[in-house]
Amino acid sequence: MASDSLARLQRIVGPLPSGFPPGPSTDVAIDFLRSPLAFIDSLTQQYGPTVGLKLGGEHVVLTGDPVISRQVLIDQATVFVKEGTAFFPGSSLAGNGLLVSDGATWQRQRQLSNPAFRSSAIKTCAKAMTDCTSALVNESWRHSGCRDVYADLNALTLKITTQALFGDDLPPAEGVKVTGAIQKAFEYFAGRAALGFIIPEWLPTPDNQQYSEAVRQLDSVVYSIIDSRRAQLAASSSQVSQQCLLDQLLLSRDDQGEGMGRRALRDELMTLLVAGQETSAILLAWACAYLAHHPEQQERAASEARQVFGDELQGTGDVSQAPYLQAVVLETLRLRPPAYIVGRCAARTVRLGAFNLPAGTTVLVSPWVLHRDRNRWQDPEAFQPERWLPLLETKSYMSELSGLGSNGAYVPFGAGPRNCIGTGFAMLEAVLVLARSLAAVRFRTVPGSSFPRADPRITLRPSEVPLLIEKV
Ligand code: HEM
Repeated sequence: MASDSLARLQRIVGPLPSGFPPGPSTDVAIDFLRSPLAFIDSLTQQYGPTVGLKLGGEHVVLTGDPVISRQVLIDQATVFVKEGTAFFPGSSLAGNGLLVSDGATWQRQRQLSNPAFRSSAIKTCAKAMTDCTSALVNESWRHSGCRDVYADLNALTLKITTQALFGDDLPPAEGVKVTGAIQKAFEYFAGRAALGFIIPEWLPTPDNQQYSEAVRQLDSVVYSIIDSRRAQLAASSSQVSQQCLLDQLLLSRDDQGEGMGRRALRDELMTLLVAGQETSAILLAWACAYLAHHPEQQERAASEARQVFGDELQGTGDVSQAPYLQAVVLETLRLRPPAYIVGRCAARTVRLGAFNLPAGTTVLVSPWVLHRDRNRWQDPEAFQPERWLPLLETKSYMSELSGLGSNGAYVPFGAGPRNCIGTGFAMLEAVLVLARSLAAVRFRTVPGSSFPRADPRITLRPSEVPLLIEKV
């Protein structure tokens, strides 16, 4: 974050600013942290879709209003910026990467990163997606039995993301080092995530010190991969076969012909790991849970997977012929959006709908609320992949994921200039992992169990997803 902007954007504390949205008069930080989803639901039921809150002494706005959300994310994106928003816990891990940077730094990094996420580039990751899933179904899911599917999918998406970023030709020792260091850093990151708003990262608590050590180890592995890859690219002829995202980032150039520096590259790689691995595991785990609880829909998805891809799905990057699997993914993202809140900060005093917000106001847009808006969704609490099919007949899923969707209330990947750069990657990965899994197994509920509980932190993760794996 640029220091001039930090000085400019103040937290809004003290008396309630005039023209602020209505909401509870007391500080609700504890209620919010204790049970975010139930609390968000009860707030919006009581005060409407846009609520003024006091969180840890700061006045912030929470909104699930489609029109206001659009204003924040798209129409007034230059006013509602990322700088100054709620402090991002884990900043030493993600550094100044795309997710948290803003202004000229963000713009340049986004421009340099975009080519790596074009659909032609992403298709080259399809093989890693299907190969890693084949390994899961042939090893951990080889026998029928009960598994925590969320844990398995976390390991799977870590493997896929690491291969997509660094290639599948890392020497085995390096691969083990990367995965080990990432797992360790993530463990602390997740553990302290909920407390991150309260205990800053620079306080020398034992937990923070262990976390810093894990990040330091990860840094040393990642820097050594960057350096050796850069040297390899420099030594090879002009025709390099670009296979991994790191190669694409290393070769990308801005308008002045300049590439990313070593630190910026490190920050982007970490950001892609942080932003892309866990969110995808969460999406897939919820999708498996929904399919287990809806056997008819599961059979329909499995039969489409068999028809379109056969049993092996060797490296295909084309999922356009699998509308039902796409619909399962879109519907899961509607009901359980991994990013259930996204934050912005008003860079200046601004009018938002009927309200006036002082400069520095944090605004939290909630996909969780938007995706349940009774005026925009029929039977919003029901899992109905079929609702997407008429739309997918005429449009690609990617067009539905730009903007706020065709009904103006669908933002699982955000919207506007700061939308998710990994949307195409995540969608391809989700469809291919589900298709490859359903070619080999069915997900069944454990007798007597109920639908997995959400354990929302920064993301809307499940606590665990125990399911019976049944070989087909
Ligand atoms: C199901 C999976 C995913 C979900 C639900 C998701 C969701 C989101 C959302 C909502 C945002 C916008 C945040 C905001 O407006 O503040 C975002 C941004 C971002 N995502 Fe994702 N994401 C997913 C997967 C991925 C993957 C696979 C990658 C990369 C490999 C990725 C990389 C990023 C990055 C770098 C940003 C910041 C973009 C920018 O500000 O320029 N995400 N993601």
